[in-house]
Amino acid sequence: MKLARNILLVDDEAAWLRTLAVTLNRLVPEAEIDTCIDSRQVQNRLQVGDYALVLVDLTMPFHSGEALLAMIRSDFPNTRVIIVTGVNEVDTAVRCIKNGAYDYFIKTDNVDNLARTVRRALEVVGLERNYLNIKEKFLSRTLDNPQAFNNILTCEPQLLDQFRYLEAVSGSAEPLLIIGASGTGKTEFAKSCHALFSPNEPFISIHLASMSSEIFEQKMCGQLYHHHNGELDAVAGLLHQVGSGVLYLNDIDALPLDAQVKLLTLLETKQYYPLGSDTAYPVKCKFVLSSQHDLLNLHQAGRFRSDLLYRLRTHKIKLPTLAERPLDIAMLINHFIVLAATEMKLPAPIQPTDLANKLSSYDFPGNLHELKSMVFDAVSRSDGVALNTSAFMVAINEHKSLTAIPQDRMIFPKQLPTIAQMNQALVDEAMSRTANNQTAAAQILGISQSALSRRLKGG
Ligand SMILES: Nc1ncnc2c1ncn2[C@@H]1O[C@H](COP(=O)(O)OP(=O)(O)OP(=O)(O)O)[C@@H](O)[C@H]1O
Repeated sequence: MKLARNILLVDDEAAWLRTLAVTLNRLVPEAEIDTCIDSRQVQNRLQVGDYALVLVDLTMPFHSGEALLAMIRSDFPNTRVIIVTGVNEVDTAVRCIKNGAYDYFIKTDNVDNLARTVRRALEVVGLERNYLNIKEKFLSRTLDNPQAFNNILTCEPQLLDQFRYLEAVSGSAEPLLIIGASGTGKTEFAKSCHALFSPNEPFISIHLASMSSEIFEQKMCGQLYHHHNGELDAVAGLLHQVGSGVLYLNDIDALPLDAQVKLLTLLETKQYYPLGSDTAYPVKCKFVLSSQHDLLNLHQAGRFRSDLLYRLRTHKIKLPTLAERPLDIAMLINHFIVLAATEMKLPAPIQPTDLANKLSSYDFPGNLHELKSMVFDAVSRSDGVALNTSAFMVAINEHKSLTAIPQDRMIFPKQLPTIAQMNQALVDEAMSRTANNQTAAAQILGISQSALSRRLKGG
């Protein structure tokens, strides 16, 4: 389900209806606005158009706004109503609120207030609809669009659950946050989200690491250049290019704080102004964001804004490392063998049966990037029959020697002991190892027996 956007304006005064439509088009450009001048047609219009919001005048011939409110609340419970009223009808408007209207608006009020209320109402309807949709989809165990996950091979139950979750939330207008170390498949999940959300619209990916706030704004919103001769040049931003597609923002954790404010504003207002222009354009795309780190930790370290953090927590997928999905290793090796052999135009070598098992203790710091390049390297070195495993063995052995704790290295507790405590512990250990033989213990400790004896007496 996409953004809740459709609004029906109902009023018997044609001039007012036109003004209101123009004003809302300008202030809430993401909305799609229709008008209805005859209160008798409202029910039919609601049956054929999926309206999220209806703005009704209170006093009209045939059906009053109050009567329409009652009809809409009972027949179209997922549609919200805002009452539009004259100053002398405020009492009735308040009664309408008690009867389920979302809000009321006095015709002489500031239109900015109306725009804010309309946008909030659209958001509420969108969230309600998404919630119902997500609940329904997540509770069914099957996938509606398994082909959207064709590029993600897995038999790990935790990832299969993430497929169902992604399918359930992919239609939501809220951003999707994907957290995982490098090479855990974040980009593949973002592409699957695109395949589910808007396969015929663009997918655009951009890296945000260390991008200044100015560059971020320019890249996202584009820029209008005013020349001295009055001519204009426009450079389209990503929000324009992506349209209703998916904009994948990589490494949101590395976006500087001042650029984070700009992103938050885009997510909240759902509109943007190209640099050098004062015309607002609607943000229609779905945002998918990736982070290699937990954003709460970054926030605690003062590197991530709390308001953006809360905004991004609505839909979140956390991807496991490759070491946490041992069931997939053999299948992924075969998959990458086929990819490598096709790319290098070589016969596909066969994976040795014990390879995946040997790799199960390796922790793949580079995750799938690493496994993929190992397999590509191995295929290029293979004889066309069996996969050359030397690259894997080198990695496993290097890893062992890096992670092995040298035999003679001391390991200290987190809180270091004092010198006195260390001395005491050494003496106790030497006495224990020598069954309280002071001569032998002194020898181990490299001190004289009398010095040891003094220490034992606490001297
Ligand atoms: N489950 C999977 N099945 C098959 N190939 C996969 C799978 N997951 C990822 N890959 C492949 O592994 C490589 C790394 O995946 P991807 O680029 O999605 O990781 P990432 O988390 O986005 O990495 P980075 O943080 O570096 O951007 C890609 O070549 C991708 O096609």
